[in-house]
Amino acid sequence: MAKKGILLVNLGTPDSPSTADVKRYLNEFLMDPRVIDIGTLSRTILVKGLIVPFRAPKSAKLYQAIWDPKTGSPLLHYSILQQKALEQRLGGEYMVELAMRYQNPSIESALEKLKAALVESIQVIPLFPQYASASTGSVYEKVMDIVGKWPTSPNITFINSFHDNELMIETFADNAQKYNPDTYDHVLFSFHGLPQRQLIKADHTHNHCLKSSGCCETLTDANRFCYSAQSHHTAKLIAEKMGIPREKYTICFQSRLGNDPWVQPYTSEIIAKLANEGKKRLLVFCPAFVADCLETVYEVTTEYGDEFKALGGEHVQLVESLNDSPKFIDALVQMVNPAIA
Ligand SMILES: C=CC1=C(C)c2cc3[nH]c(cc4nc(cc5[nH]c(cc1n2)c(C)c5CCC(=O)O)C(CCC(=O)O)=C4C)c(C)c3C=C
Ligand SMILES: [Fe+2]
Ligand SMILES: [Fe+2]
Repeated sequence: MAKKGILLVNLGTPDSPSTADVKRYLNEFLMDPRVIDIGTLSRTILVKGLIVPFRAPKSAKLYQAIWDPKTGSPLLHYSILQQKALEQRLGGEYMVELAMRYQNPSIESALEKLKAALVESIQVIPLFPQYASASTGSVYEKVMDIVGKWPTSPNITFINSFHDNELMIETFADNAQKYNPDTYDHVLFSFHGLPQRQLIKADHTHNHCLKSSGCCETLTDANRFCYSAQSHHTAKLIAEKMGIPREKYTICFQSRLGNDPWVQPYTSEIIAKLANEGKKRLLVFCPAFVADCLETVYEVTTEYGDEFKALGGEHVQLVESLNDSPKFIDALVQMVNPAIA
C-alpha cells in the first residue's frame, strides 16, 4: 500500500561554520523576497554588497561557538531527531522527510524522495508555531514552486500555524519546571523579530495591524494571521498553564536586523530595563522556535546573558526548546492524524 508522505521543514542552517558556508546560507536566506521584502535591486545591493560581506565572518564565529563536533548545527541535529521520532511514532503507513527552507537537506531533495516512493499524499509541516510570510509563507511558496511543475499534482496539504497547540504549550511549561520558575524575578517570552512592514503586509483586512495601540497583542478573527498576535497568544497560554501572573512576564522580540522598525518591544531593551529596575534572575522562553538554534543558545544565553550581567543582573536562564521531547512529537502526530495521537 502507498505510504502517506510528511514533509517537516525548518528554516535552515549553514552546512558548516566556515565563513564560506555561512555566506552561502545567508545569501540564499536573505535574498528571499519574503525575508527582505524590498525591490530586487535594493535587496541585492543590501544583501550581497553590505549585509553578507560584513555579517558572514561574524556569524561564522557565532556558529563555531555553538557547533557540536559530533552533531554539528543544533537546529539540524534536533530537526533530524524530530523527523526520526515522528516516523517511528507514526508507524509504517507514513514516510517522514526533513527539509530546510535554506541550504540542506533541501526541499527539492526531500520532495524528490517522497515522489520516488510514490506516496499517496504529502502533508507539509513548516516548523514555525506562529505564521509569518518570511517563514511559513516562504515554505508554502517554495514547495508549490517545485510541486507545481510536476506533471502529476499530488494531494498536498499544509499546516498553517500551531501557535495554540495544547501539547506544544505543555512541553514549554514542562521544560521550565526543572528551573523552579518561582525563583526568578521575571519571565520573558522572547520571539524572533519581524519588520513591522511585514506585519502590515500580512494583515488580510488591510485595516488592523499596527493601526491602534495594542491591536497586535490580542488574537481575534480579524488578525488571525498576525505574527505578533499569535506570539502574544502563545505566551499567554504558556503563562496561564504555569500560573505566571501578568505583571511577572514580558513578551518581546529579538534578532532585529537593519535599521527599519521591527515588532516591539525589543528583547535587548527589555533586558536593560529589567536590569535597571534591579531584577537579578530572568527565565527566558523562546516559543517561536521548535528547536534550539543560534538564536536561543547563543543570542539568549550568551549575548543577552552578558548584557544583563554587565548592567547588574545575575543570571539569564533559557528554557530549552521543544527539541525531541516526546510530548512535542505527540503534538506533531496529532497534526498529522488526531486519531493516532
Ligand atoms: C530580515 C531578516 C530576517 C527575518 C525577517 C527573519 C525571520 C525569521 N527567522 C526565523 C527563524 C530563524 N532565524 C534564524 C537565524 C537568522 N535570522 C536572520 C534574519 C531574519 N530572520 C539571520 C540573519 C539569521 C542568521 C543568524 C545570524 O547571522 O546572526 C534561525 C537560526 C538558524 C540556525 O542555524 O541556528 C532561525 C530558526 C523565523 C521563525 C522568522 C520569522 C518569524
Ligand atoms: Fe531569522
Ligand atoms: Fe497585527
